[in-house]
Amino acid sequence: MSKPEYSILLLGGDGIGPEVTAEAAAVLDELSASPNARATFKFVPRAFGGCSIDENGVSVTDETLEQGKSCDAILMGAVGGPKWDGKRRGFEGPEGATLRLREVTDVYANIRPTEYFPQGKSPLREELVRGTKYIVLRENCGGAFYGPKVEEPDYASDLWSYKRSEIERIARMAATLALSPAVPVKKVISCDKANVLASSRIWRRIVEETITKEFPEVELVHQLADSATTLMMTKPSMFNGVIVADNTFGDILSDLAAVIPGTLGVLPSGCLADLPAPAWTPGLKPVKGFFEPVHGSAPDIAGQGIANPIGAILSAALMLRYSFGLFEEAKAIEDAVNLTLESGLRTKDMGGSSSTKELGSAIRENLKKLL
Ligand SMILES: NC(=O)c1ccc[n+]([C@@H]2O[C@H](COP(=O)([O-])OP(=O)(O)OC[C@H]3O[C@@H](n4cnc5c(N)ncnc54)[C@H](O)[C@@H]3O)[C@@H](O)[C@H]2O)c1
Ligand SMILES: CC(C)[C@H](C(=O)O)[C@@H](O)C(=O)O
Ligand SMILES: [Mg+2]
Repeated sequence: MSKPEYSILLLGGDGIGPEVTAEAAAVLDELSASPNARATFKFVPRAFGGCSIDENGVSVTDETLEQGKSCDAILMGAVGGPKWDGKRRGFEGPEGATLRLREVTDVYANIRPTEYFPQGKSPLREELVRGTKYIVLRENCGGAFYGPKVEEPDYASDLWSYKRSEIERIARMAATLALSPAVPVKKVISCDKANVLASSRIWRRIVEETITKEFPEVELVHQLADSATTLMMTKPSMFNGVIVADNTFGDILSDLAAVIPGTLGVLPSGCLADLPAPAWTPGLKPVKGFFEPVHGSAPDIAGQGIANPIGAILSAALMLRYSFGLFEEAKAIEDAVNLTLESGLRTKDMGGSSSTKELGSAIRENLKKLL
């Protein structure tokens, strides 16, 4: 059987977005060019976010949304920046492009892994953080982000609601990931505010029902989201496994997880529309996924060529693993990143002086040796 050519909607976005996605796309090109390639990748680039407002008058065109639905996967940098702040917000602003594309592709499960590594720059004491490795799984298509909004000069509201089917599917995803080799412990830590919010009480009840009934081998614990933040900093390894949280809490907890490696610049993220693809077999049907680093457009360092490309490159690795079932290739990218860091190269956020391009090119050189 001939190898598949996967089409990737490539959305550089704003600020450092295009700088880091260029490096992630170059890594995928390197894989395509390898004689051992089991798949190749072709890119469909489009303006997205603030740059699309400038170019097209809207943060995402209908045509780009259609491309998002028809392509095999989406690779995005980040959107937004001071140029557009205050002019248009919510679904009309640059960030709205991300929200709308997530919604139309129904990528409900946002997988945001974090781990401690000695070459990082964690502000936490080594003996505290050593061995920490978990995934923050954020519900990505519901809750306060998507509820009806009222926005008036003197009053505003966001409806924060969840229904059974939305909670069941994210609970199944959490348990599935807890059973995967991506985490060291078969444990799900569900974070909510069931002491206060009705939407958290239904969350807790249905997470409990679904996981205990369908995944008895997975340990499930519930943790209030506010105290979870303290514990994530004081006892980080107790979260080894999968933290599952709704859209709002998951957004916040996944940025907090950047403290483990010490910089947002290395954290990848992938949003899936279904349970992960099984290991690659010829003819495998890809799982639709939207891959983007956790970080934003970092206007403070945009255009300087110093952004850390690792979060974007590792997001491409997540794409290979979870959308395409290309486990070995995903691991090769992760190994190439580790080898590069071990050689001492670092961008400024990790205490080094390498440029985005230098780091990206060193990662590709190491990858070539592993393919
Ligand atoms: N996925 C997205 O599109 C996305 C995600 C988050 C924020 N945003 C948007 O990005 C803009 C800026 O948001 P913010 O400042 O709150 O968060 P941010 O993640 O852009 O930046 C926070 C800090 O982390 C640093 N940082 C982030 N990524 C880095 C990288 N790859 N290398 C080195 N340092 C890095 C920045 O320099 C900054 O000091 C806002 O408009 C926000 O809405 C977009
Ligand atoms: C930019 C914004 C829409 C986005 C979110 O809140 O989902 C970002 O913060 C993220 O974490 O991906
Ligand atoms: Mg966020």
